Amino acid sequence: MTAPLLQLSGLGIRFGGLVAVDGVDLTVAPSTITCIIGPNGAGKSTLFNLVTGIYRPTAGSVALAGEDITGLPAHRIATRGIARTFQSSRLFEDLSILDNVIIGMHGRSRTGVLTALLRPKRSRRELGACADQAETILRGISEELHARRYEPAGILPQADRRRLEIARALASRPRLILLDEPSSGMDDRDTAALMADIRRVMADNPGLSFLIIEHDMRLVAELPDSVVVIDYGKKIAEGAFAEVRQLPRVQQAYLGQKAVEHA
Ligand SMILES: Nc1ncnc2c1ncn2[C@@H]1O[C@H](COP(=O)(O)OP(=O)(O)OP(=O)(O)O)[C@@H](O)[C@H]1O
Repeated sequence: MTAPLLQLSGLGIRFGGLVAVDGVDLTVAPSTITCIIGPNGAGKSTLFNLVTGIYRPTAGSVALAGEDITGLPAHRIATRGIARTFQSSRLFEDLSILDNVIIGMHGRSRTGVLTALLRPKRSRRELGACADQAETILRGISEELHARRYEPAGILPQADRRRLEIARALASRPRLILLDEPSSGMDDRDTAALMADIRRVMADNPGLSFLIIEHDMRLVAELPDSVVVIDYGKKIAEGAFAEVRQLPRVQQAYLGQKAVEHA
């Protein structure tokens, strides 16, 4: 049997007295989309921070394609094949759209400052190859973004920023991409386009999987192969959205949130 792409076993972290993520087991197979849902403050972003090495877990383990990556620093986890986007946009606003994608390749590039100084020809060659690959990635995501590749990223509307962030994540040639609320701030049309983008990227990159934190229930109902529900740091349900949403403990978690919002 082949190892799962991502396997979390009893994963947890404690901040002082608060257990933000509490013994989460989760398996992600290759070529799949998993959505993580749950009320505000449930621990979803913290879970991403544990998987990507921003935080060191205080319990449990993270394995990528059968290799233990628990506690590795974020840059090493990124080079092993996990890329992510954040809730708030983290583009380099003044750099061109194309340069923002090229930056996503830095973990793979062998050209450092020393190489650039001592072997300028080699570093120019490598940069040229990076630009070519970045163009291909951009075109794969959106012909329109590709056509505008020399314009600064800062002028892009929200939906294109998200697209560019996914292109930048793809540039590191990941096996798994984590998206943190990719549809936030989008209308129905943009959300539908985002889902189409993700499906196209998966078709173009066999084996690639997505783990997506999402609040937009239209996306959660349509896009993923499976849904994981987190509440108070614990996994409380997992499965197809149509089934998971019927579970009393899931409805209770969301009702609890509504009660807090209306208080
Ligand atoms: N560095 C930290 N130090 C202390 N507490 C933290 C830290 N990071 C997160 N927490 C706490 O952990 C809990 C989970 O937060 P987290 O941001 O992971 O929730 P979330 O499910 O992503 O919420 P949202 O949907 O609002 O983004 C919260 O109570 C939060 O205050």
